[in-house]
Amino acid sequence: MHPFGFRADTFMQVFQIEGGTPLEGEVVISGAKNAVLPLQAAALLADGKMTIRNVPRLKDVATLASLLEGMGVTVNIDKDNNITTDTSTIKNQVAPYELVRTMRASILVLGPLVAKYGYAEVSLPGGCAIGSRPVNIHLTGLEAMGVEITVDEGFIRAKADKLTGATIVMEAVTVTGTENLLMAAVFAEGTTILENAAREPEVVDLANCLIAMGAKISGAGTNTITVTGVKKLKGIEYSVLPDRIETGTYLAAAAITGGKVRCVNAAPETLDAVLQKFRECGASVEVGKDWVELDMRGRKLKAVDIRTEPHPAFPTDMQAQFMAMNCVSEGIGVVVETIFENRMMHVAELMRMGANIRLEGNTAIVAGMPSLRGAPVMATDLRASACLILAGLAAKGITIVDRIYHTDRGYEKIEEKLTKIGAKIKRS
Ligand SMILES: CC(=O)N[C@H]1[C@@H](OP(=O)(O)OP(=O)(O)OC[C@H]2O[C@@H](n3ccc(=O)[nH]c3=O)[C@H](O)[C@@H]2O)O[C@H](CO)[C@@H](O)[C@@H]1O
Ligand SMILES: C=C(OP(=O)(O)O)C(=O)O
Repeated sequence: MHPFGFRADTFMQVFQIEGGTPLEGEVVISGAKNAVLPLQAAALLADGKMTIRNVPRLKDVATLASLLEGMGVTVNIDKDNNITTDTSTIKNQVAPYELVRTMRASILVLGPLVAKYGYAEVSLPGGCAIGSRPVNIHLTGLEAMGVEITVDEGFIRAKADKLTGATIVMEAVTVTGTENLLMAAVFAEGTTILENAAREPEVVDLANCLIAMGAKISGAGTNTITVTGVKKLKGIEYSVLPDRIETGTYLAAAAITGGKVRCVNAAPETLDAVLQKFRECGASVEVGKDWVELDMRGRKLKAVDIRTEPHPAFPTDMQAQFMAMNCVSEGIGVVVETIFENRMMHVAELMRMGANIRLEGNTAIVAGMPSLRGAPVMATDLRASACLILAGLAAKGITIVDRIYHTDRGYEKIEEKLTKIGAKIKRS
């Protein structure tokens, strides 16, 4: 049985959605997928036990837990969404292909393993549906800290007697690259400066956790992060940042159906660019300390232009959801994807539902229509699946979304949360 109870036949499952109901109510936001995964990897750096709270019940979290267990690490997931990790039982530092290929973020164990144990063997993640996604910046950064890297038979082998602080200018902004190098740098002798660092809230969350474990880090959230090496880190209790992409997706569900949804346990300060776009779409958006509410009742959606960029600009992980909204908006919206070279696979599926989209490379020109029509569609990746669910919620008739194992990677109990706010959605 899967640690979070995912059924073995998940590859066969579909969502059946009957569209047309305005969604209204409250959604409790889970911990962020992209924050919890680096925290699980950071637990490898701790002496003793580490407890992570507010953990989302996601397939990716379970995959990383299995990866750690395969190394001999003791991992306990309790019913209150806490994960406790004990590294004292670790036996090897190997991340095998079978797990890494199902989740690219497995690469996050590379930095911590080589920094703490002097050795790591991690399968090369390879590409995925949204792009080729190389890890060259992770590897050159580690080499700059004195790690010997070889790539052979599909595996990255990393070795180091000790890591040495270095100034590393990352040639592109990379989120997991920044996280990997940050985790390696905590044990590097002297000072490491990470230039052109990613500024995503999940990087800041990781840095805050490492600082609480005893690391010396400044500048997280800016493009220069400075790390002064320490000898050891202690295990602590740490609560995961709320998921900004999950929040944005439920707000999009309110917007696209003409409803009103309040997301609670959220972190609105991580969503500035997204909330600004919702307002540009014509939505009323209100924000509190840990909640955000979007009201679209009696308003008309307006198409918006989107250009994805690293944080604090508009996130690529919300591009597909806004594409769905543009399909049923007034006017024309131009969506430009600049982060991943192949993140437009949902366009063809939206067109099967009657959307009017012209795709030119990584630019989609979307002419809004009064409505979409339900159809069988196939999810190609996590956010494409969210896009198609949103389109189905707004469409006339029935939509069947296939390959929803992508959805389970990143949305905890999505059908329960949507049903609670009035959606007609069933998993079968
Ligand atoms: C688990 C996690 O946090 N995933 C997020 C993370 O992915 P991830 O960290 O994999 O994405 P990156 O920020 O690394 O990728 C950004 C761009 O840099 C390129 N690149 C990256 C590394 C490298 O060594 N060489 C290189 O060329 C990638 O191919 C891509 O074109 O950030 C993405 C961009 O915000 C998000 O969409 C993902 O949800
Ligand atoms: C692309 C994503 O995730 P990952 O990097 O885990 O594939 C995402 O969360 O949209």
